[in-house]
Amino acid sequence: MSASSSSGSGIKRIGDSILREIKVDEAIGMVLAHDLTQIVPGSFKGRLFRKGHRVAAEDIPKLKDIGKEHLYVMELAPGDLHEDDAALRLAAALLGDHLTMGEPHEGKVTLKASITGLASVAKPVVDGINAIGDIALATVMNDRVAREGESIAATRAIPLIVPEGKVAEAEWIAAEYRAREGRAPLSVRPLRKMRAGLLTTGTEVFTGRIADKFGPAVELKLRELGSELAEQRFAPDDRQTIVKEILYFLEQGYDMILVSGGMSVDPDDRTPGAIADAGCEIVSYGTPMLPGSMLLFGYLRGIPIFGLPGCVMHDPYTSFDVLLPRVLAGDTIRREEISAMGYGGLHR
Ligand SMILES: Nc1nc2c(c(=O)[nH]1)N[C@H]1C(S)=C(S)[C@@H](COP(=O)(O)OP(=O)(O)OC[C@H]3O[C@@H](n4cnc5c(N)ncnc54)[C@H](O)[C@@H]3O)O[C@H]1N2
Ligand code: MOO
Repeated sequence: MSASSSSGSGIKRIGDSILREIKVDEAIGMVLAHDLTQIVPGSFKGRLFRKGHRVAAEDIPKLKDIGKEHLYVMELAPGDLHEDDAALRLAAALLGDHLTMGEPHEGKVTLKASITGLASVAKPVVDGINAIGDIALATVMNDRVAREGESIAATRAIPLIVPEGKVAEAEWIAAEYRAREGRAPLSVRPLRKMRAGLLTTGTEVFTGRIADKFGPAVELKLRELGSELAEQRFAPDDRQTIVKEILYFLEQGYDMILVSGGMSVDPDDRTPGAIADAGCEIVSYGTPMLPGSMLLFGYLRGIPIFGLPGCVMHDPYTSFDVLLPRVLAGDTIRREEISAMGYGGLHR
């Protein structure tokens, strides 16, 4: 459906700007004031005509096919912004490290990660900007992994003409955040390349009764984030042996120690006790996330250590997949943060 003037006069005033409606049949030679979108469910959604396109006779049937009976001629007053310019200015105000800003498209500008890292999103800035009205900012959640090339945010003007004051207010919110925090409201944080030691516990695996599935799963999760499984060792469900092997990894100087299996409630589940015996400062045993509620996280002489429950080898996204990228980004994880991860923490 085409946007129609409420006045019936074919003229819509927005502040001092004017949108004048022209019948499509009389529009040959006119320049389009904004991108025009076609949607064919299941096959196409995108720009059929670009802003600035000069309407030709052969365009008329296509315009009618997408529901246009009228087109706007825009007379922009000083102090008003075209939707594309509003979206561009908003995006530029937010842009931080490792993000690229795309061209405006139908009044929208997308910010994409130029590396694989952690999306850093200042929620108060997002909320503040969206409270202004007429301009919209949609982002991914803070601390979510962003793959290279993935969109992490998009800005959009809601009306075709936006009072510049609204964009200026958004720019002020973003600038104030930059000044206070010393960083942009939106950025991607790089991940360190870490070398991890994995101790796989379980007498059934150690004795060869069953094949190990933890090694390949953890290796993949590390590799996908640019890190490395440097060494995997095996131990039976014996507390002393597990302690000894953890201390061996510590001596090797790995950046991270992972211990798999034996994390739950059975008498043979020795891993949490062994991690404690090794001298680990336990930040949290148990996380309010599923899968992965039985995960343990702590530090052993400053080295991050994870106790990984069985689900980590089985499920693609667990509490480990939430916490691992944080560790790779160099964050020190505190107990209060983990206890606050239950809201939105049901990942299945
Ligand atoms: N009554 C309760 N039952 C369970 C609880 C609970 O709180 N109360 N927690 C559940 C959760 S959550 C998880 S996760 C699982 C697994 O916990 P564990 O880490 O203790 O896993 P294991 O008991 O060591 O093994 C479970 C299962 O996986 C196989 N396994 C273990 N390691 C390997 C390996 N490296 N390669 C292949 N397969 C492996 C093991 O043989 C068992 O079949 O507990 C829930 N239950
Ligand atoms: O640690 Mo368990 O899923 O919560 O898999």
